[in-house]
Parts: sequence; C-alpha cells; structure tokens
Amino acid sequence: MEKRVVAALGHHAVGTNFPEQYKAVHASVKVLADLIETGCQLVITHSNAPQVGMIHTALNEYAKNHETYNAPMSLCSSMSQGLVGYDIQNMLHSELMDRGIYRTVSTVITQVIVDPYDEAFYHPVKVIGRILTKEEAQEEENKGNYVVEVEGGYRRIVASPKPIDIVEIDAINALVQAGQIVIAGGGGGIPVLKQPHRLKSASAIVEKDLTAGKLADLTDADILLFLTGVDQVSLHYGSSHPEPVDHLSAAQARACMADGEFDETGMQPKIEASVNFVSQKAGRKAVITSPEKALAALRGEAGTTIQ
Ligand SMILES: Nc1ncnc2c1ncn2[C@@H]1O[C@H](COP(=O)(O)OP(=O)(O)O)[C@@H](O)[C@H]1O
Ligand SMILES: NC(=O)OP(=O)(O)O
Repeated sequence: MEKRVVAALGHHAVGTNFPEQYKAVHASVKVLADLIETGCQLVITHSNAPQVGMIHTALNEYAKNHETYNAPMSLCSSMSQGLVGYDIQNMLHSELMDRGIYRTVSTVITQVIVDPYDEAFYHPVKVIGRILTKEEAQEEENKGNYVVEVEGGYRRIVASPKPIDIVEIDAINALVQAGQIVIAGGGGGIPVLKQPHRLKSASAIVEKDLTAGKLADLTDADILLFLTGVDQVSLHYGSSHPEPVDHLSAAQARACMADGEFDETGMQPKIEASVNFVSQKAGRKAVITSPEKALAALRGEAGTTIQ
C-alpha cells in the first residue's frame, strides 16, 4: 500500500538564490521521484526565507524608485511560493516523465490561519531582506517595523506566529485523493487573520516546519519527512561531543526540548512539529535527514526517526 508522505524541503534542498535553487531543486526532484517510485504518495512543502528576502528587497527598491509603498509581506510570501513551487513542479514533472511516469504536479498558493493574539507578534524572530543602513533601519522602526543589528548594518525581523489551520486544505486533499502530487504551504504559508467576511493578511512569516506538521496532520499522512542539511539530529550539537541519534520517542523528544537541547530556529521547530504530528495518531512517524539519505531513512537505516 502507498504511504502518504509530507516532504519538507529545507534550505539545502531548495537553495538560497537563483543559481543555487536551480541546482538544488534539480537534485531534490531526483530524490522525490525515487520516493514516488518506491510507493510514496507525496505532498511537498519547502523553505522560503532567502527567497522572500530577495523578493522583499527587489520590490522595496522598486518602491523607492517609483514613489510607491513597500510590498506587503503577504505578497512577498505568495511570490516565493510561486518562485520555488514552479521550479519543483516543473522539474519534478520532467524527472517523472524521464522515468516513464505521468503524474500531475501542482502548486497550491496556500494561506494559513494565525492567531492575532499569538505572543510571537510581540517577539519577532525571523530575519528577512537585505542589510540596511542605520538611516533605513530607523525609517523601518518609524513605520512600526522591527530591525536587528547584524554584521555590516541592520536587517528587518518579522514575527513568526504558529499556524492554526490551512485555508486551502480541502483543495489540497482533493488533489491528494485524486492521486496527484501537490506542493503546498510553501514558506510556511501566507499568514492570515480570520475576520468575519475576509482573511486579513498578517505581516509575518510562519515557520515552515510547523506548517509542514500541520499539513501532514490535515492530509492524514503516514510520514512527516524533513529533508535538511544534516543526515541526523544530534544531541549536544555544536559541542565537542555531538551525539547523533537514530531514534527518539515523542516523550524523549519532548524532554530534550524542555532541556533546551535544540536551537530555536534550526532544529527545534522540526522536533516540535514531529512530536505534535506523531502524538496525534498512532502509527505515524517523523523522519529528519538529508535528501541524500532520504530513501535509507524511510527504511529505518539512516536519519533520525521520531515515533
Ligand atoms: N541538534 C542538531 N542536530 C543536527 N543539526 C542541527 C542541530 N541544531 C542545529 N542544526 C543545524 O540546523 C540545520 C537545520 O536548520 P535549517 O538549515 O534552518 O533548516 P532547513 O533545512 O529546514 O532550512 C542543520 O542543517 C544543522 O546545520
Ligand atoms: N518560512 C520559513 O520557515 O522559511 P525557512 O525554512 O527558509 O526559514
């Protein structure tokens, strides 16, 4: 029987600029096609922070030269879903055709509901866009935006609220149930606030790992697969004695998080999403590994499995 797998592609699997994206996605679709050939039904999601930064910078340069206002973050996020989604959908389609497999691959521009009272709105953590001068940083602050000092200047930071629901989930599930390959929730999805008659965009970037977990739950996936820059999760990462782990129970993973074992923006969201996903239904598993080890990891011969 086919296993339904939500595959979340990180920076290593999608690249951080145009030339890198072309090469990285080209390599990643081979892995995705291998997964399909071994009987996985795929729902794909991906990173976008570098891409959204590029789009934001480009549109703000345009705004400066044309005396118009800066691009809303929601538009930048939607463009990043198209920018990365298009490459995956085009290259995966070609890779499958080369292997004699015809399967439609489509990208769903995805919005996620966030809570207007999410504490994250008061503690922005996601760094985006180019390096700003002191004057530009001051201008951003005058507009109510947040900046952080970095080497060489300042950068804008935005809030990263938790995803509560996926607006287009019925469309995504209709495609999944029709046996099609779907790319959804790219860059964590476009955050929106639910109002009585509309969805109001929020100036934020949702953590894609948490949206991947939500997507896996709402598509009733069997496996949540994170394809990141390392083969395995390590305990004491960054120390002189890192300990790669093959397997963690949800309870062990929860305890590690409580001990502050994982960094807030790199590994922690993958662990949190994995624990949430596997805790909601028996028989599920989450796997964290590199694209190169994906097949072996699904066989339990590599990666870190949380179950
Ligand atoms: N405990 C850990 N175990 C392994 N890698 C870790 C750990 N903590 C941080 N990392 C680093 O974090 C990276 C994953 O974070 P990031 O690159 O932001 O994710 P993504 O692949 O989703 O873009 C890994 O490639 C590794 O370099
Ligand atoms: N949206 C998001 O979490 O993107 P990254 O994985 O690129 O940080």
